[in-house]
Amino acid sequence: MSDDVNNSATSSNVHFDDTPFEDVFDIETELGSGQFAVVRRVRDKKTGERYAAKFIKKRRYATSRRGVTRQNIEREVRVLQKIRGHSNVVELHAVYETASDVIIVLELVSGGELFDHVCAKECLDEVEAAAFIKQILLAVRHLHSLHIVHLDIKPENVMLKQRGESHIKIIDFGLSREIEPGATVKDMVGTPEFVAPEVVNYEPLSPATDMWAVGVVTYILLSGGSPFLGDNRDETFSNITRVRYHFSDRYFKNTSKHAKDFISRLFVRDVDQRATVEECLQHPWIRGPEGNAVDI
Ligand SMILES: COc1cc(-c2ccc3ncc(-c4cccc([C@@H](O)NCCN(C)C)c4)n3n2)ccc1O
Repeated sequence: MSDDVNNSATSSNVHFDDTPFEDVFDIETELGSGQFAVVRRVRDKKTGERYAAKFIKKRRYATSRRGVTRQNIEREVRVLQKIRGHSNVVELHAVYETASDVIIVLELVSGGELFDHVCAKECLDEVEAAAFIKQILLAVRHLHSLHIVHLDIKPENVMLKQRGESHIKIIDFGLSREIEPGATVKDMVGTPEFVAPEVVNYEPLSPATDMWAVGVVTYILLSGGSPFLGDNRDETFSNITRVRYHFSDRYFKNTSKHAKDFISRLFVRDVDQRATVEECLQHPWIRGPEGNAVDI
């Protein structure tokens, strides 16, 4: 294990297991890949337990554009460490490092992406959609209570724990930031059709930035369409900054007033007027017809 691992472990309180990864796990199959990361299913040689291992390619030189910086890797690991213990958030198991990669070992989530579940049905009925959104809100409340903002909430980053079940897990925290109250953080991050006006305008980010994305996910779950998506990135950004969306009769004719009001309370340009996660959890569409309290 290279020396810098020990230094980084002390500098950022990120614990890297010194045992060589290949001594502990067998690599089974690739689950998916992104620009600088590959997710593989792995199996603990001693216990037989299976996990998802995210192999993140380290940036080798400061001037390189390939790989992920140590600062960003350690930020993601710190976030994963802080948010452990919530049933709707993927659980961190361990962290390893090789010469070329940092390997984040996580609980295996095997029910597939919510995105695929929605596509298979084109759109969901309101009861199922509200149940999914409530779980996303419970996960977001957990993050926001720890002053963490996800910044990339979208159906592809929400997975079903098991096939045929409705228990969801938010899995990807690669863009998440720790934002203390009063701190000013500006960054052009996220996926265009899900970002809030403050992201497009390079204005301060906050927990409200996640709430806008929850509104987009809700709109998609209920209609199969994306509220602000344009023919190109500029048109999408223009629709977002002008809060230009509508509930077309084609997709929303049979949608309840509560559901449309829930979405409308999130598509608010002024972050101080946008519904918070607590307000969303208390909204009639989430509490349900009998007014049952949310899961506390
Ligand atoms: C913590 O960061 C991540 C976790 C995971 C993760 C965690 C547990 C887990 N169990 C199964 C899977 C899995 C299964 C199939 C495909 C993928 C992944 O490559 N695509 C997931 C969505 N993508 C847009 C992040 C991941 N995962 N993925 C994926 C990407 C991450 O950036």
